[in-house]
Amino acid sequence: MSDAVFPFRSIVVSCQAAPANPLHGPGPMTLMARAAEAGGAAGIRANGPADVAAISAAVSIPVLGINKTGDRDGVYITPTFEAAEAVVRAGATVVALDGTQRPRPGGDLAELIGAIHDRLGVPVMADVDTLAAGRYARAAGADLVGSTLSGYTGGPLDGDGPDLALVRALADELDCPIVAEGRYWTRDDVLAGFAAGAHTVVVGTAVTNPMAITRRLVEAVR
Ligand SMILES: CC(=O)N[C@H](C=O)[C@@H](O)[C@H](O)[C@H](O)COP(=O)(O)O
Repeated sequence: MSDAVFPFRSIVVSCQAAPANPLHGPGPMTLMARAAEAGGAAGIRANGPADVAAISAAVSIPVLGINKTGDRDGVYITPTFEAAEAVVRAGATVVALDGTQRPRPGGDLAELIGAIHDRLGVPVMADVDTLAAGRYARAAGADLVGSTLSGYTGGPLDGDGPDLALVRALADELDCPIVAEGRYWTRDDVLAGFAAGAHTVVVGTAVTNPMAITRRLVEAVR
């Protein structure tokens, strides 16, 4: 199931804008997704039923749906079956969810992934923060494992680049496609992600968030 989600060595573009971003909403995010598809993206990562529905109707590449509904200080990326169901009903053909070992609302991770497989019939990507979480998520049935949450669960963050060591460790050990995601800013970052063993690299902010890109440049010259 998982090998068919994205082609080997492909780029997925994450099109997400928080409410404080002027590009928030399905209209701007759909234009971003169409532009990414035109540029060769193999898939789109999108947040919430409204964006997923609009983007799914506008592109012909797979939409990796997430649903950020939880508490920001804990498990917040697609924390429950209902959150996953909403984005699959909206058109997502693969779902990503928090695969960390943090306390979860509702059932455990294996139950959640099992229910998504059985009742929604889509593959699941686990967003993890550590190798231990990657092992745990794979054992719980995740079809793909991504480095998405490295640096966002309280651990130290070394600069603003990607966690290539985690990608390498996941790729060395797990028998599923590894998705490199989180702080991939440049072509060299993307190539390094694949060299570390990634099957797919997800790029978000560096492509679809001009507010954050501008802020990064402004802060660099302060
Ligand atoms: C930690 C978290 O909530 N990450 C989110 C997951 O969907 C998004 O905010 C990121 O933009 C996405 O992972 C892509 O990463 P980057 O924008 O760094 O290329």
